[in-house]
Amino acid sequence: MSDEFKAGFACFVGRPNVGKSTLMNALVGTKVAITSSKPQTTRRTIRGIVHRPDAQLVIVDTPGLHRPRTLLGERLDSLVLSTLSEVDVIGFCIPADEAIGKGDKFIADKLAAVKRTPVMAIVTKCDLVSREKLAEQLLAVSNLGEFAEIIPVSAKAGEQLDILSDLLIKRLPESPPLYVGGELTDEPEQVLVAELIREAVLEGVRDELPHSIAVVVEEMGLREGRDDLLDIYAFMFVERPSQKAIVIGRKGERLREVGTRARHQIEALLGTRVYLDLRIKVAKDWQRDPKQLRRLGFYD
Ligand SMILES: Nc1nc2c(ncn2[C@@H]2O[C@H](COP(=O)(O)OP(=O)(O)OP(=O)(O)O)[C@@H](O)[C@H]2O)c(=O)[nH]1
Repeated sequence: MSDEFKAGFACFVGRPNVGKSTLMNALVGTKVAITSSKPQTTRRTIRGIVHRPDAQLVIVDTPGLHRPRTLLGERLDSLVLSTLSEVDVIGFCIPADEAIGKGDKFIADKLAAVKRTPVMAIVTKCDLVSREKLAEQLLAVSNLGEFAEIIPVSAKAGEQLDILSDLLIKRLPESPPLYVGGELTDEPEQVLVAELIREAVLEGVRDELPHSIAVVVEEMGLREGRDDLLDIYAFMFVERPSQKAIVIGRKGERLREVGTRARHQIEALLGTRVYLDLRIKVAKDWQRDPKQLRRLGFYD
């Protein structure tokens, strides 16, 4: 190993839906964080790792930083802020196709308070705008705060991703690799599986449901006597019986579809056949109840 090997942590922040998860997936090259067209689907700090001959970049994905409204919201924000002070570089994601608004300013203010960590502004979704619009957005971003770099990228079109990796890696300290064995993520498989199930649920439901759904994998293991079939027992939590009805659908149709979609995703991730037992439970107002939050994995 040469002396100059670099390794460290980067973290992407930004309003919900600005493309953080998609960008991380594109950099890592494998689907490790879930993405969805609905805001606020990422609740955990999932790490993806970019392995290069000269460096190892560990990317911490965060929930969209936003003004807290519920207890869950507050906890998400404290998670984000504690993450920020522990990383080597922060990527502040701002979409190219939306005017800079209050939400971005709110985050820029928070970032200005994180003194020690360099902040790079990443203008995402460049494929959606013309060159002129992009130039205007870059200028607007430069007026938003003091940034170590401002870089436009498109995760979808694969534009400027290598340059972004280079710039992020430049900010990492010299260090031996932090993860060995070539794994792309250090999230336990059960958490990834639960996230894939939640993604499948979110595909078909109304806009107000995302915040009300949590998924927990209770048990996961190879079926006895088989090395090609994985049994997964999972619970999906909703807040109210009416939401349960929406998720189940007419004659259970939606739930069946969700199960099939999730199963395919899990099979693709783990490379094995999967039997998925997915049940729904109503956990009344779990977002506002500290005990329930802890049970679902959201700690203080
Ligand atoms: N055209 C285009 N769309 C993109 C690009 N990156 C992300 N998107 C879309 O933007 C939406 C949001 O992307 P996500 O990656 O889930 O956003 P996020 O910031 O992680 O969202 P939260 O998890 O809610 O914080 C999805 O519909 C993506 O397909 C891009 O480079 N180009």
